[in-house]
Amino acid sequence: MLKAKNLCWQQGNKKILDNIDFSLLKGEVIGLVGPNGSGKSSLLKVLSFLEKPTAGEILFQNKVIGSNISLDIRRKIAIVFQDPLLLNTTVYENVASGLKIRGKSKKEISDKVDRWLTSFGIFHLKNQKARLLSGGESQRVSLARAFAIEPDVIFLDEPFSALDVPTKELLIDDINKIIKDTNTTAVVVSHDFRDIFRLASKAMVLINGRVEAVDTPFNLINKSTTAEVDRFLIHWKNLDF
Ligand SMILES: Nc1ncnc2c1ncn2[C@@H]1O[C@H](COP(=O)(O)OP(=O)(O)OP(=O)(O)O)[C@@H](O)[C@H]1O
Repeated sequence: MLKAKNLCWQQGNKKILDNIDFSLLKGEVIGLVGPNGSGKSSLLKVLSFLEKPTAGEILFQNKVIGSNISLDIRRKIAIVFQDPLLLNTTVYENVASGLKIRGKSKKEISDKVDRWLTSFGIFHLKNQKARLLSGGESQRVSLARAFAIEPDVIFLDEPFSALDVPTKELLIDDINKIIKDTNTTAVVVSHDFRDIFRLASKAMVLINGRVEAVDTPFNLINKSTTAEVDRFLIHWKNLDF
């Protein structure tokens, strides 16, 4: 689905992403972890074509993506950030917005919005003003908006980090079910390795802009890799999963 070869991203003299090889299969969920400033958000931005790589190549659905990214490709990708970034209108209009841009019919928009509001457990908030929602409800709207366009790849950049633990736990349960039911292809960034354990089949450890390890979350916790990776994961290695 999505592949990157020798991907580099530099800003001024600073090498932020350094020779990254990345591969995401259809229906796969990859967790991206690493210390603060290791380049996780930057990698999502480059992989989702929000930033252009300074070197290397990205292939999307087996086609090399050049510097002119078509609207058609951009529209196959959705991103959810830590901050839900909702429009100052109703929940319905927020979830409908991506479908409207894509020229879907009124009936299709209405059916899809209802379906995704239901999946995310927020149908009762349909006519509520988005600015009156709690943090957890807002993030559910943001996720419903992203899933409603049925993207080929969805990038989740720390979507849970502003939520309290019970709110986050319930949301992860729902996302897990939705991802499995819809065979969603996703990359998820989280500071909490337990989130990665629950959501992803594979995890990638980024340190100083380099991929230091790729394995199942189970193996990363239970096996030793490099000293740097082990040091980063030590806290999680001492917990019971
Ligand atoms: N547009 C930019 N220009 C210059 N430097 C940048 C830019 N974007 C990111 N950086 C730098 O690149 C490095 C990686 O940042 P990035 O936000 O990708 O890390 P991260 O792993 O997502 O961090 P965190 O876990 O704290 O969110 C940081 O040192 C950051 O300051």
